[in-house]
Amino acid sequence: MTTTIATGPEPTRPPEGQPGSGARDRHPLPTRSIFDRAILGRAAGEAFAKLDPRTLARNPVMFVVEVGAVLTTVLWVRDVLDAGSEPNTFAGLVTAWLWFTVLFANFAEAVAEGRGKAQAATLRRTRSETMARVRGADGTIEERPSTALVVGDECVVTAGEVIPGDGDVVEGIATVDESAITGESAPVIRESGGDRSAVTGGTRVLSDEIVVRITAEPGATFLDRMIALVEGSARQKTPNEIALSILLAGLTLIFLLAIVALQPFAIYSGDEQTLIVLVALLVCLIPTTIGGLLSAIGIAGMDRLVQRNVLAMSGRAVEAGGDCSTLLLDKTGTITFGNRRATGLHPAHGVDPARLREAALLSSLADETPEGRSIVELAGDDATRPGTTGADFVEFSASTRMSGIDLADRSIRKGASDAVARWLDQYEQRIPDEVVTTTSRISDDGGTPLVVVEDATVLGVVALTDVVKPGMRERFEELRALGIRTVMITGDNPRTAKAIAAEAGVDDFLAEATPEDKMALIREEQQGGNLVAMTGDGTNDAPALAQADVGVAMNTGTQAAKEAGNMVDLDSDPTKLIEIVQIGKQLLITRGALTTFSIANDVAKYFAIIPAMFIVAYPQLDELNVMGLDSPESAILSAVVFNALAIVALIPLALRGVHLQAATASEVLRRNLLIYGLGGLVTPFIGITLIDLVISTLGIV
Ligand SMILES: Nc1ncnc2c1ncn2[C@@H]1O[C@H](COP(=O)(O)OP(=O)(O)OP(=O)(O)O)[C@@H](O)[C@H]1O
Ligand SMILES: [K+]
Ligand SMILES: [Mg+2]
Repeated sequence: MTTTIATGPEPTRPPEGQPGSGARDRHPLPTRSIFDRAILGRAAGEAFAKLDPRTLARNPVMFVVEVGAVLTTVLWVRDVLDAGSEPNTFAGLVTAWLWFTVLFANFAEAVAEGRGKAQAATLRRTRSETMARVRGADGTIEERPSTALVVGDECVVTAGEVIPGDGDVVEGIATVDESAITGESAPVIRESGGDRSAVTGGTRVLSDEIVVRITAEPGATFLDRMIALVEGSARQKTPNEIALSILLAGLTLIFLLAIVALQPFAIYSGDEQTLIVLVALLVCLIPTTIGGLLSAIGIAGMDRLVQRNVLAMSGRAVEAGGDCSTLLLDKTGTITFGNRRATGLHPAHGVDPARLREAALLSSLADETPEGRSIVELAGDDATRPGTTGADFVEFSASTRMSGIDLADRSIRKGASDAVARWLDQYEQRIPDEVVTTTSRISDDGGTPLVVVEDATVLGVVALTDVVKPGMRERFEELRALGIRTVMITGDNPRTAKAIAAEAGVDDFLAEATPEDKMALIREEQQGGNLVAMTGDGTNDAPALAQADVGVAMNTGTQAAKEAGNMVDLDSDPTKLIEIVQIGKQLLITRGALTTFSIANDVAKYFAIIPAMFIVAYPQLDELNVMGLDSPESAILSAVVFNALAIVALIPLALRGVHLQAATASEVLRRNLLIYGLGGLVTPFIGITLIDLVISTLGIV
């Protein structure tokens, strides 16, 4: 029988990491509709600024349209200045609509960027300069502006003060108000030693005092990165986007050559075409719809993630999110709150409870992990604190899974059962069965047992408890419905892992995993052709977060984890992957749908315009003039107008994304080909006929 000789305080639950829906209501940044009036107004101005050919050259399709517009403008102006000829309305209108085409595309991009730019402005105001109190090697304090801090500086921050820069807490524990970054107003606990040591510059210490070792140069802090990110200045094209851009540029080149080759043929048939008509024809045939909306689609996807409090450092990761099939999650601090605390001491048979208490205390005196400190709190009684002069402390590491102390006459260790069993091997001893029963009982309740051993003698068990974040089960079910398998990976023992896995409702778990095991598991999944997502918070998760296709670090985690991943979830909600997957899928499908539509559209326009152009030379072509367009000029003008309006009409779809239904990839593909392919073929016929009707009725050209 084992008896519990002490019960520690109930684990206090830090307020961070509440999963679920709250994200949108407590966003740090003023959220507005993507089609907010102010944003639209500013975007209209920016559409003109974006006409700068140096910016536009990055988009080959739109660049060609701009060059065409410049050309027709020159021709038209020359015509107007030439007193001898009539002002050419047709040329003027075509020219105007070519400019509109470019402006509409620029406008779409500017609207997509709008919300982020507004939010970046808000964040900039948060980034205030503070005075930092830097502690020297001799303990003296020197005041220095936060902008003059260097990596490695140790700053003392007391209640009420703003943390001067990003860093890790190296001493102390404090509550911190991180609402400037996360929008969550309840304070969070930050402490040295564990996976909750990272602090962000610009947040405020509410209680106590901590020493922060600076890890980021001023100008390269989390807040700076966040600003660059929401503003889109750090945005790079993803491999998919680059591939699509190359395809679009190729199509543009092919049509350019086709149009150039058309003229000799036209001259031969006695129907030489004007340069204006050739430019108009070219613009109608090249994929202007997707060319104009492509970057807006990507920017809007990133923006949708920001609205859900996820900062994606790479667009590639956002796309991978749409295709990932496995999610690996760390246990402590990710699925659970991560403040594992000692709640009980269970002496082994025949061991004096006071002896276990002393050993537990001794082995934790220099253990700076939250677990270690909670043991000191539980077992500590200053009156009985034994002397430790000349002792060697053994720090906890994720690979040894043990910590302890080497005294002159004896060595004490505490750690995971399997680690302690290995320790006992050197004495050819085993953990007694009744102690194994105790550890099993603790584990089966989801607690973490630490076995305490003095040389060859097992003294008993320390029980650590942690709390599973609420709402996990339902959210993991949603992930399952999306076809994503969830696997919990933990350094903890299999029994604890099993209990927590069952409570949280994950599909599978891997226990006693070292950081290398976590990474190896990801590699293995990736070799099977799967895209893998990983969520974690600890420094020991960093290699795995870096290896994963989508690495989501909890904002509560360490700097190392946040730097290794390619996304940070400000809400520290491990199930946020649901939103990440949906937004990724939506991005991929939206881009596919609009590409299909755009190309189908161009094919249809080809049939609309070519007959109209050559009707004079070949009257029999009139039979091909299925739309019965009024005149060659009105046909061509109508096509140009339709081409420009198609971009405007599709801006809402590009920015909001297509409606997402739970469906298999092939169903989605089939539906897209049907709606956007057929739609793309049919709408030009209807649209151009209607515009032609208006133009001819009004007698414009
Ligand atoms: N301070 C400590 N001293 C001794 N042993 C510890 C200490 N903290 C944890 N352990 C043991 O080491 C194991 C691994 O802990 P660690 O925090 O590295 O797990 P992990 O790999 O991050 O997994 P997870 O966070 O999912 O639980 C724990 O399950 C526990 O048995
Ligand atoms: K086009
Ligand atoms: Mg961990």
